[in-house]
Amino acid sequence: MIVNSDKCREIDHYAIKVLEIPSILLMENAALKVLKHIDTVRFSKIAICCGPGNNGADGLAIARHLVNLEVDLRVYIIGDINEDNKDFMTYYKILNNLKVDIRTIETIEDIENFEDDISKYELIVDAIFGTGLERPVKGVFEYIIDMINHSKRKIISVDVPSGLNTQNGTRIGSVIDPDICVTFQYRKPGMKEENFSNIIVEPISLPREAIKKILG
Ligand SMILES: NC(=O)C1=CN([C@@H]2O[C@H](COP(=O)(O)OP(=O)(O)OC[C@H]3O[C@@H](n4cnc5c(N)ncnc54)[C@H](O)[C@@H]3O)[C@@H](O)[C@H]2O)[C@H](O)CC1
Ligand SMILES: [K+]
Repeated sequence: MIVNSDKCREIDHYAIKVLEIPSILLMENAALKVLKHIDTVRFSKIAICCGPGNNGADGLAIARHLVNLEVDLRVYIIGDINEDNKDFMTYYKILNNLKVDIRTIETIEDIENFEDDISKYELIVDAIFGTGLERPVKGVFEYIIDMINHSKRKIISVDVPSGLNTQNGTRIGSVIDPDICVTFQYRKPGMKEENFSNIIVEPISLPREAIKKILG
């Protein structure tokens, strides 16, 4: 089953607003399903790159779990922190309270050392954009995605390879080229079985009732 961004949003909205499933519960499920595919013995130096939305919040949720393991962890937050995103802010506060190494990247100047810095990590978690991408990435996001792709590090994408347009499956501009992508609940446009063997579909406890209601 392939579900586009609009339908993903409608299913999310129904599950959260009508069935009253807390969004942070889905995020925790999402984080645990990505962690299932991260071997922290093999990869003990991990950099998580988070965007400004819920895909980024999933990245922060993953960080919250990794903090309890023997992992050299750094979190990059790219773009302006949106204080209205309550789930994002919940995780952001927890990670600050746990004194996690968090770097914010807002301007071109901020990325001066990024390429060097990420070369010290073994695994990069791509939590920059998910199904909320609305236009081809530009500016800081474009530079970061290109640097990650050129870093020769192992890359795991959260839900969507950042930059892929999951409304219509187009790949205009820079798109993360991950070793694996753990996508939630269903494949999105641009993730057709035949050309993406590195996509792993993981349920995150979205109720069938919500999926049936929206997809029929
Ligand atoms: N049911 C589920 O599958 C769940 C999915 N979750 C995660 O939520 C994301 C979707 O989150 P959303 O906030 O809608 O958008 P993104 O995080 O993908 O995008 C961030 C934000 O960025 C802005 N934006 C869009 N395009 C651009 C651009 N080209 N340049 C700069 N900024 C851009 C826009 O404002 C977006 O809102 C989904 O992928 C999952 O990872 C939930 O966490 C759990 C349930
Ligand atoms: K992503």
